[in-house]
Amino acid sequence: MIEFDHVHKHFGRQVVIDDLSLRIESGEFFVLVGPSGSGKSTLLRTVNRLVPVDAGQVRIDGEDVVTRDAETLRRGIGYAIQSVGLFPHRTVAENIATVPRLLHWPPHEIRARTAELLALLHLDEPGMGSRYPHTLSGGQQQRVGVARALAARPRIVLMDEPFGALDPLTRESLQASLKAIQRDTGTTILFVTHDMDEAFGLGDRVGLMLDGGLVQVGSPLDLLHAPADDRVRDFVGGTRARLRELAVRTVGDNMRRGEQADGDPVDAEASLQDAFGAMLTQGRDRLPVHVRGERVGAIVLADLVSRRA
Ligand SMILES: Nc1ncnc2c1ncn2[C@@H]1O[C@H](COP(=O)(O)OP(=O)(O)OP(=O)(O)O)[C@@H](O)[C@H]1O
Repeated sequence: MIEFDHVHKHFGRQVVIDDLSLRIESGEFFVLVGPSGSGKSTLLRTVNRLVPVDAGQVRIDGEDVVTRDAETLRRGIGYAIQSVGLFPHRTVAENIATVPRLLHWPPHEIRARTAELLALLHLDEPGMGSRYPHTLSGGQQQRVGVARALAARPRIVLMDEPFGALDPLTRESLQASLKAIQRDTGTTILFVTHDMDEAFGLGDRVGLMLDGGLVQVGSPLDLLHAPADDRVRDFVGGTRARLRELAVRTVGDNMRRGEQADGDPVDAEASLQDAFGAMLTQGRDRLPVHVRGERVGAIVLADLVSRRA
């Protein structure tokens, strides 16, 4: 659990975090979204003490982060950033193994974990582990950055635009991998992006940040359905407009076959726009799908949001 308790931060005369309080539950995927300069990265960096707060507290499992030794704290928290920051003179495998090595894991465990992460992040082509970062594409480098952040199975991972500057297909595939890893491991992830579709596709909850404060915190459906004010409405407007374009696609072609969901079912023949309407009405982000009265799968909000029309 991560708690921000009346956190303030200023740089010079500029207030960057303005009395912000927020609680992120263990195992939650929380996305901070907002325009450039709203203070998202600064807030994220208070968790691993890369940014000291001026007032208030940041607590992990009830413990104020300033009471912890900074190096030990950072070793226990995964951190992935857009610019990746891989060590150029270390191989991919050595980069991924950075924290397990610092923690003195036995070599065979480090090798096994590295191989597991290379596979999870689809980096398992032969010889990948012994390549150097400059021989990889930008997307591959970002995958290595994410693998490195996850390597020592930290309970908390901070991610600052880790998929920025990627083409949409690579980005969607990485988002799907990350979401699956997070679901399987129960890791708490605090993720920063300025892309609303990415936020809605990934977050259990999303916090919209403007001018150093949180304007609304809620599930993607809360923000889409009941925006707190005009600023939120403007910010989610593009996503809503794209969802309205889904009239020509059917639920059957976009559902997750075999998956379960609660709620009143939608028909496989219905349009995705109808499915979205039903989600809003029922207040659910996934619904069961029927074919002739039989449950065949589920339709999921995150899939509608991330689908490019
Ligand atoms: N070390 C620093 N010294 C001075 N000003 C800073 C520092 N770090 C951030 N700022 C300023 O604080 C404000 C918030 O920056 P921050 O990076 O947290 O925003 P952001 O929402 O993450 O934006 P972006 O998406 O562009 O990264 C900006 O105006 C930035 O210029």
